[in-house]
Amino acid sequence: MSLVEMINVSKGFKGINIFEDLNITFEKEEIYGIVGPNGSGKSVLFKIICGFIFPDSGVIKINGNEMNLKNRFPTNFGIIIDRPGYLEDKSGYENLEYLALIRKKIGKDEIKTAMERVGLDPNLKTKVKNYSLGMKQKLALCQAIMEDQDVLLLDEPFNALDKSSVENIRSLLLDLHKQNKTIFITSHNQMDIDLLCTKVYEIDNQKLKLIV
Ligand SMILES: Nc1ncnc2c1ncn2[C@@H]1O[C@H](COP(=O)(O)OP(=O)(O)OP(=O)(O)O)[C@@H](O)[C@H]1O
Repeated sequence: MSLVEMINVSKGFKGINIFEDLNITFEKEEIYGIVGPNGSGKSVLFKIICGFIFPDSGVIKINGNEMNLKNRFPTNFGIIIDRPGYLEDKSGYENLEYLALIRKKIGKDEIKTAMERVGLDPNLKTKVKNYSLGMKQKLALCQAIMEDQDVLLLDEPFNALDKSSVENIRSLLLDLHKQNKTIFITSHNQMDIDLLCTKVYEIDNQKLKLIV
């Protein structure tokens, strides 16, 4: 069964179409790259897939189940879209601990392990308001992966990361792919796309065109 099916999906804002009659399926266990110019609709696509916004028309199915108001947010998705809201006066660890309470799936050890995997020190007491941009990006990555999510929707996951952090996160994503995760990434860096993605779609004329 396909992971994501988008059937005749259209979405626009204020009369401007972003997607028109999009028909596409995404399968499990791929690393999908979504590319396209600024404003072409990459983030909007991710927001539709994870139920943050609804299309104007069309149907989205996740693992065969149609999304609707009652069945909206797919479980087991790890997501980075826009900058997540944090409790600015708490440390990174405290923020993740708070987020982990929502699903109660993981405890302290898993949070600490995930922080180390993305290159954050779990014992660091620095408040998130004093984090650098790169540290905030690692925190966002951490919340996306820490519950062993099956599907990752990562909008610009390499933003603000230094060279060695980029390499670390690339190898983390390749490891997760080996563990049968499905990953969607957007990036304006062609090297990230070339090194990681098993399939690449470009947003072209309100549709997705397979280019690799
Ligand atoms: N909530 C909204 N209200 C109005 N317009 C929106 C909204 N969300 C997105 N848009 C518009 O939809 C278009 C696509 O936006 P989106 O953020 O998906 O682009 P993108 O491809 O991710 O761009 P970038 O490469 O700059 O990140 C843009 O023109 C944007 O202004």
